[in-house]
Amino acid sequence: MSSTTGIRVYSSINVHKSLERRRLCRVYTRNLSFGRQCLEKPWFAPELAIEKPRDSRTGFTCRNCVPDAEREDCAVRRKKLAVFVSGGGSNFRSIHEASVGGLVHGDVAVLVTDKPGCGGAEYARANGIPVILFPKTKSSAEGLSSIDLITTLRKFKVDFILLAGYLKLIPAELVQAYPKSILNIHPSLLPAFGGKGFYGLKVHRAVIASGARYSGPTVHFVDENFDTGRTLAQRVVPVLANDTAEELAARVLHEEHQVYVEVVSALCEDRIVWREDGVPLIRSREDPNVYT
Ligand SMILES: Nc1nc2c(c(=O)[nH]1)N[C@@H](CN(C=O)c1ccc(C(=O)N[C@@H](CCC(=O)O)C(=O)O)cc1)CN2
Ligand SMILES: NCC(=O)N[C@@H]1O[C@H](COP(=O)([O-])[O-])[C@@H](O)[C@H]1O
Repeated sequence: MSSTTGIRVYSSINVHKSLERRRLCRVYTRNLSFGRQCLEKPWFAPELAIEKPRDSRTGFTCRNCVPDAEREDCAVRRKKLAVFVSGGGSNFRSIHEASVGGLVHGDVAVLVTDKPGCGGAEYARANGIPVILFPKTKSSAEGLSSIDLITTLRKFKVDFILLAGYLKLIPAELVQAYPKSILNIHPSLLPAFGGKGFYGLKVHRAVIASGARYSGPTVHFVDENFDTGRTLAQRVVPVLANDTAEELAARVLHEEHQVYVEVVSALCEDRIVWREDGVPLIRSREDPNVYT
């Protein structure tokens, strides 16, 4: 009970079993001083967080598992995001719009770029999102060093880093500072057509030249090398016989906007789980027994 306001708040966490082991954590908050009725807030609580760090049935581990003794009310905390861009920023805009619109349970706390005049940076400024220049370059004294960037991201309490058309290699110290917490979107079906030199239209030209009949975006976790991190999600589009690189790029980009928002939504709702062999999966919001 809160002693300062006289409001009796008790959160009884009742775990209900239903729909084949589906678990909902219901947090009841009763505000007696204003006579309000019980506010029922059905929160999805990562089922693994209630039971134990590892589900014996699936073997999956939820990255955010917290023993229920530490978890006070099962609410999923709203996450803070840092987005890295180098260009137009359409993926960044999609994520920001999804955040403002309620599809993503998180906020873009800061925009990081190596190109301060790019479209993504302009959009951030127009929407009141702080812009940070990284990395420090020979020509500009403004950019941050890796250590200063990590310090700044900690000050913004950033939970996850999202690369969205960022063209510089993320240094190992940043990767290590944010384990299993940095995502990138790449415009091909990795591991094909990825790695150093594969960015922007160069990717789509290589796909067309290869004769591949399908392409599409890959969302993956970031490790120390270009495009070698664990794949989390992909979408497929056809490559047409007379496609130009620009036409294929536009078709892939449309899918990028969808899949990145879906993935970031899952990330912010603690619905990313890791299979025992190290493959990350997304747990369905509708049915916690379904993983993709
Ligand atoms: N540590 C990591 N850093 C980055 C990754 C990653 O997977 N791990 N992904 C890239 C994004 N990307 C592909 O998705 C990518 C971007 C850029 C390049 C590339 O060859 N860049 C050129 C420089 C281009 C420029 O500055 O204009 C290069 O390094 O020579 C490849 C892949 C983001 N960072
Ligand atoms: N290898 C990295 C790479 O090529 N990334 C690609 O850059 C574009 C950025 O567009 P956006 O700035 O409009 O989001 C996107 O197509 C993204 O997949």
